[in-house]
Amino acid sequence: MMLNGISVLLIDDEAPFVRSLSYALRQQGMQVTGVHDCQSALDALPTAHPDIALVDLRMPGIDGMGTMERLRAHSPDLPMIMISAHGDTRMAVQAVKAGAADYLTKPFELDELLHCISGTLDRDRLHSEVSYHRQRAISETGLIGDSARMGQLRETVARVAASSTARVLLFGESGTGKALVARALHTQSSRRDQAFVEVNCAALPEQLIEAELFGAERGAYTGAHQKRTGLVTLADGGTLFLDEIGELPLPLQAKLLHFLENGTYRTVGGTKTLQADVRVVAATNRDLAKAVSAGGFREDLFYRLNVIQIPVPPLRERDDDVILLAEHFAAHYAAQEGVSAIRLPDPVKDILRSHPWPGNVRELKNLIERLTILLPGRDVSVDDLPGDVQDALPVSDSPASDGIADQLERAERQLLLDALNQNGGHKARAAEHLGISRHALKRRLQRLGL
Ligand SMILES: Nc1ncnc2c1ncn2[C@@H]1O[C@H](COP(=O)(O)OP(=O)(O)OP(=O)(O)O)[C@@H](O)[C@H]1O
Repeated sequence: MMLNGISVLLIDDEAPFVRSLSYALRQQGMQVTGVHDCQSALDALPTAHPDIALVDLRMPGIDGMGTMERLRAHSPDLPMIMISAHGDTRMAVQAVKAGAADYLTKPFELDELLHCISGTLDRDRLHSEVSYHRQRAISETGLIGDSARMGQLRETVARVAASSTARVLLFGESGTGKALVARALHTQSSRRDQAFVEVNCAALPEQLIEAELFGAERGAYTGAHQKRTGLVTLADGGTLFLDEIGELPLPLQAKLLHFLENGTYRTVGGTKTLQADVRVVAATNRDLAKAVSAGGFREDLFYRLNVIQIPVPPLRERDDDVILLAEHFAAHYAAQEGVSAIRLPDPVKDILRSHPWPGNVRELKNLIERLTILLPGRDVSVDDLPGDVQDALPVSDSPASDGIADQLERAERQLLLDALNQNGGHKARAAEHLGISRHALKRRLQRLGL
């Protein structure tokens, strides 16, 4: 397990310990947020996006156990390692029983800690997909756009949100904003004060998705080291958003249907029948009716989910929203990176308007993020855009056909930009992805003037 780039939240009331351990972990390429009490840890969650928390057991005020409980309420999937002092082993064992992934006793060697972190994250790797999706749901709200199509969408959302029980099926291409619409349906409904829980049905294998949705008893399957609370339970009173519902394996479709019909379910390995009141909003980028005729999706479930259909239009059908969104993202990423916003001169705007955006808003958002990192505060030129976006240039404006060297350079530029894009602008990860050293990546970026 690579620890490079992992985000660690370290909570310990002893400032020198936090300082020295933060330093040591940063040396290993990790991002560390060090805080001294429970409240600061909770405050740090939305910005630090930790992959793991290291929690000191003995702290004045809210102690390690209390801190773990509160962190769990905010980030149910955040794995935690408890740090205990010599003599506190019993308490540490209690903490593990209460859900901590592991514990270490002070003083410990750095290697021991690294081993412990990588073991925990390895076990948690599959679940992290889900926590990523949850995080995304928390950090993003608000639908931008004033095209006619967006106006209609907003009106529909307002009307449908008024009924807090009717099931909704959102359909539209990938990246069009279905998750945002689902969230808007929740925040505009009477369920707004309860949880909005998002699960990507394509992210996990069948057995884990059942445990993720309905919960699992300790030891119910290999790797179930602790009792898992299901997302359905967490969403009780609120909204459960099932993204990519078309990917839900057939046996689970039957279990979901049972839940939709009766409002009851069982945990994996459990015997009790449990109840939850949730509004289900599902989304798909596949033609579900076709999947039904092909036998990949249950017809009865399709009708149960499909009470109200809301189409989410592709970006290319939203007039000038593309410019509005580009400028919004430019301001957003400039603020996030602490740099000046990129500027989009008219020829670039023309291209943005004519590109068909197969990846929709997500593609545009990633492009603007990447440009902000590469060209902070600068005018973007047509050449800075990836090849497929440049291809949207009206034919009469296209430059004379390139020689092989230019074409190779373009291909290289595209590869580098794609790798950076897929790795959130993180150079070390992009280099690893490309199979070259960080130094080689830097040299290439410089040579291409990126
Ligand atoms: N109208 C919008 N205003 C602002 N941001 C938007 C808008 N639409 C989409 N986004 C952003 O674009 C990204 C993709 O949107 P989202 O995840 O909701 O798409 P999706 O349709 O659910 O995609 P998928 O089908 O791949 O899950 C998100 O970061 C989202 O915040």
